[in-house]
Amino acid sequence: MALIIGLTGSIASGKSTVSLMFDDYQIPVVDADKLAREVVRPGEKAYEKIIEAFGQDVLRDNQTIDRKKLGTIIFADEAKRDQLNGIVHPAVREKMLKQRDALQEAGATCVVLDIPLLFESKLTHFVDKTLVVFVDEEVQLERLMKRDNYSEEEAKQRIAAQIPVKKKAAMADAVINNNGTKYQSYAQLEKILKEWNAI
Ligand SMILES: CC(C)(COP(=O)(O)OP(=O)(O)OC[C@H]1O[C@@H](n2cnc3c(N)ncnc32)[C@H](O)[C@@H]1O)[C@@H](O)C(=O)NCCC(=O)NCCS
Ligand SMILES: Nc1ncnc2c1ncn2[C@@H]1O[C@H](COP(=O)(O)OP(=O)(O)OP(=O)(O)O)[C@@H](O)[C@H]1O
Repeated sequence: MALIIGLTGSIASGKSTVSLMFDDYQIPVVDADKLAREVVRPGEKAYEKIIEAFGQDVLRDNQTIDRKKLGTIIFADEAKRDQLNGIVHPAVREKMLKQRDALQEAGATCVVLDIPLLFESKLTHFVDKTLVVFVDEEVQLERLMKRDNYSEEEAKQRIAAQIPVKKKAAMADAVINNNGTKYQSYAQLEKILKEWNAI
């Protein structure tokens, strides 16, 4: 049986940055954010349901979902966020488990599931170990505003839509403190993977 690691954190804490590091150990990563983009492509069931729920206004001229517009709507309104989650999450979960099982069948001894909402959606039973990428809130806010060009208000709204990363760190099997350099995070990851006999 493969070791299944649930990689999580909070928005802009550095999950994608850390998830790239698994490449160096040939450990495959299943990326929930990527799957969430795939399942809302035109023609997919979730795409039709989003239009039914949110209207044609959330479409761009080329008929794809306007992610910025949809984000502005759902991060300002918890009920709308729950509605979108109810449409997108089941499809993401199905794809994620299929990929996890296929990787195991192909002989992977360790598989990472990169799931931003691992704790919020109570999906820890999908994984053997939980790994949280932690940053202080000031660093998180600064990196988020810089990466996505959000105003302070927009960034704070997005941070508030998730369990605070400090709380997630307290629930995790292991934590990477990503306040420092990427290299320092890399060294922490290597130590954890050795402790878990994953490398
Ligand atoms: C609202 C959407 C269209 C915004 O798209 P956008 O391209 O701007 O952001 P992206 O998808 O890259 O998400 C960035 C980050 O936002 C956070 N986030 C996204 N959706 C949510 C949510 N429903 N609740 C809390 N945080 C969220 C995550 O930390 C994620 O890593 C998109 O995030 C979405 O469809 N969200 C619902 C599906 C979802 O929960 N995805 C995240 C994990 S499966
Ligand atoms: N140790 C670090 N030092 C400096 N910048 C960093 C570090 N780690 C990540 N960053 C930067 O911070 C931003 C957020 O990181 P990243 O995109 O990896 O976060 P994430 O948790 O995957 O975000 P999301 O939840 O939105 O998917 C990016 O611009 C990234 O380049």
